[in-house]
Formats: sequence, structure tokens, C-alpha cells
Amino acid sequence: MKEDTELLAVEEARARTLALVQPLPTEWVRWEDALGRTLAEDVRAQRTLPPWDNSAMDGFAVRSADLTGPMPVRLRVGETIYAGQTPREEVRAGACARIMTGAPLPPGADAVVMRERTRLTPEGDAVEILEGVGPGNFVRPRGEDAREGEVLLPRGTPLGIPELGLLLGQGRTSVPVPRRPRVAILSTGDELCPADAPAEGRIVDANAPALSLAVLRAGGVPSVLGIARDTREDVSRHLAAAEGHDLVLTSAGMSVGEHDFVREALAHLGVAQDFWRVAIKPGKPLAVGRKGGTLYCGLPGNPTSSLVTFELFVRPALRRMLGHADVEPPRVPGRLEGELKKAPGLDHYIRVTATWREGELWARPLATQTSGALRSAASATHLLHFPRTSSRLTTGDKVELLLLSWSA
Ligand SMILES: Nc1nc2c(c(=O)[nH]1)N[C@H]1C(S)=C(S)[C@@H](COP(=O)(O)OP(=O)(O)OC[C@H]3O[C@@H](n4cnc5c(N)ncnc54)[C@H](O)[C@@H]3O)O[C@H]1N2
Ligand code: MOO
Repeated sequence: MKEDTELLAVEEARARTLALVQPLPTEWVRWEDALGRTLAEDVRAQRTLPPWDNSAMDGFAVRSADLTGPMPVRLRVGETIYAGQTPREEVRAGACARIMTGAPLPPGADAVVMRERTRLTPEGDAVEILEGVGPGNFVRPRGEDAREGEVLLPRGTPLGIPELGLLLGQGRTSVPVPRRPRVAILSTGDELCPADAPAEGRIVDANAPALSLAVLRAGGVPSVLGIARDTREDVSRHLAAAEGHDLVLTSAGMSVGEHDFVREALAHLGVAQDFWRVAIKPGKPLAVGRKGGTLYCGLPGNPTSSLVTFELFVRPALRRMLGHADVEPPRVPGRLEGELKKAPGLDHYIRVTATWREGELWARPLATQTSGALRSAASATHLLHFPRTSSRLTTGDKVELLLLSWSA
């Protein structure tokens, strides 16, 4: 195992993590399970939509050439066409048809005048058009949404609600997507006990359940492997059960303590470590490696450190497995409200609560920033990036804020 004592920059650590993963094999899922995933193949339109030119307004289907002279113009009113009906008559010069939104445009007509710009005679057999319109006015052209045979959505498209609506509009109820990553989560530590059997003098394992929620939110399928004792043998035994997963997350035992066996157990299992230790706070002792098709991330035990490293490294890797092209943590500009100091050297990720005021996002650091305390993450809305080269930030300074996937 390479004893790399140098700290890797956060961007490099993320790039190296992402280089170890790729989109997972394709599966077909129903639309209900496709939200937030990506298309694994180009999807072509099977039908032209709308299938015919149709009206965008309730009003009158007209020949625009009839409306070029002085206004108003009086037209004879023919049939009424509702959505779902087929027009029976051609609109001839000097005439029009009553038409409702979504109804097919009748032959002869090339424009629609909305009802509010007309005056119907009391008998209802003629209408005064109050203003002229050009051809195509309020006409939704055939094929505006889709033309049969064209690529409607290309491979890699993230499937949000309108994209799925578009596919459903084509009569497609299932889509090809990369399958969901299967993620094994292992807590390690002699001091730990499970949350459903809390024991006196022990620390309840909060990391595995918290990480499994983070995995779920990121679109993965978590399975919790329990708690391994602080021996190489017990960690190795538990890790053996994780083989075959796409991603294995371990929690704790990553630092340089006498009982920090996780890296040793990973090496023993044949995991090739890509890096260990990143120049960030919190989360410095992160280790990442690979064996076969499985990515291994050894996350630090401090509860907030494990969640921060999840956001910065694990979630991007899960998004790549799910086929997303954009996997960087999303960022927005903001301003600091408060004072921050540190020694230069590490990138710090400060837990803040940001609120919108006077056209800007103002970020106030939470009172506690210790990574051992989950309080330093509870009620945080963003991570404020305090760059490695910087040692002081003051109220009003422009800052980069990373959106958190944890928040309620
Ligand atoms: N001499 C040094 N000591 C430490 C360093 C260092 O560079 N040199 N780094 C510190 C940093 S930074 C971190 S982060 C921690 C991470 O250490 P480990 O990954 O080895 O984690 P542990 O020491 O086992 O545990 C840390 C802390 O978190 C609690 N914990 C662990 N697992 C859970 C869990 N599943 N649920 C709730 N809480 C958990 C554990 O009880 C400890 O209090 O190392 C520093 N030390
Ligand atoms: O890197 Mo540690 O996560 O600062 O407590």
C-alpha cells in the first residue's frame, strides 16, 4: 500500500475518484422509477405531436388574407370545432369557424383570432373581427413538440418531470437508464452500538443510517452491513460481505490512531488505494480505491466529516454511475455574514445557514464547526468554501456556496 502522506487538493481528489467510475449497465424502468435518472440511449419520437395544426386559443379560425383591409371585418360563422373533433367544413373566403383551444385547424384557415378581439352578432351567424392578424397567429403547428423519427431526447438527458412528460406524451411508459448503484455501508469502531439497541457507555452508530439516507437521496440503493470491531480481522470479515456492490462506504478508522485498521483491511482485501488524505477540513483522512468494478470510499468517522466527504466526493461518483454529465457539487454565489479565520493550507467547508436578503444570499456560519458534532451540520443549508490560500473572510465578502443534498 502506498503510504502517501501528501495531502491531495480537493479538485484533484474528486477528479481521481470520478476517473474510477463510469455509468452502470442499462436497465428498463417504468416512468415512476425514472425521475432523477438519465437516459441510457437516444429516444426517438414514435409519433408527431401535436398531430395536426391546432388552435392555441378559444376564438375563430380565419383566413388571414380576409383581414388585410380596414377593420372591423364581418365574417360568416360556420361550424364549431372542439378539441377531440375533426373539422367537417373548409373555411372559405369571407367565412370562419368557431374553434376551441386544442381543436384542429379546419382546412382553408391559417390563423386564429382570440374571442376577446371579436364581437359576435346576436343571431350568432356572423362575427366582427376587430383586429387583423397574420398567418399562423395562435396556431400551434403540427410537430411543434415532436416529429416522428427524430431524436426527441439524447442519451445522457437527466429525466426531470417535463422530460418524463414528453416521453409519456409519446406513449412511452418505460425508459432505458443506468441501473441504480448498489452501495454497502459499514461502520467500524469498538465504541459503537446500533441505534435500535443503545447501550450504556457506547456511542450510537449514527453514520451508517445517515449515509444510507444520503445514498437514497443520491439515487443509490443502500445496504447497511452492521458494525465491525476495531480489528483487521473483523473489518476484513465484514468487508468480504460487501463484495459485488458498486460502491462500498466505510465509516471511521481512517486516521492514524492505533485502532485505525480500515485501510489495512482494504489493502488485505486487494483494494488498490488511489489516494488517502485530502487537503480539506472537515474530511481530511478520506481514502479512495478500487477493486474490480467496485469503488471503495473510506470516510472519516466524525459524523459531520462523513457527510461532508459524501457531498464532495461520494455523491459526484454516484451521479456519474447514474449517467449524469454534470456531477460537480452545485454552487451559487453569496456573501458572508460574520468573520472567519484560519491558517492557510486547507480548503475549509464551513456549515452555514443562508438566507435571501436584498437580492443576495447571505451566509451565516453555524456557531459550532467541530466535525465531531452533528450539530455543526444540522440546520446548515450550504457549505461555504473558505479557500486554501485564504486566511480571513469578513462580512460582505463574496463567497462560493455549495448546495447541500442533506437538507430537509
Ligand atoms: N493524530 C491525528 N489524529 C487525528 C487526525 C490526524 O490527522 N492526526 N485527524 C483527525 C480527523 S481530521 C478526523 S476526521 C478524525 C477521523 O478519524 P477516524 O476516521 O479514524 O475516526 P475515529 O477516530 O474512529 O472516530 C472519530 C469520531 O467519530 C465517532 N464515530 C465514529 N463512527 C461513528 C458512527 N458510526 N456514528 C457516530 N459516531 C461515530 C467516534 O466515536 C469518534 O468520536 O481523526 C482525527 N484524529
Ligand atoms: O478532517 Mo476531520 O473531518 O476535520 O474532523
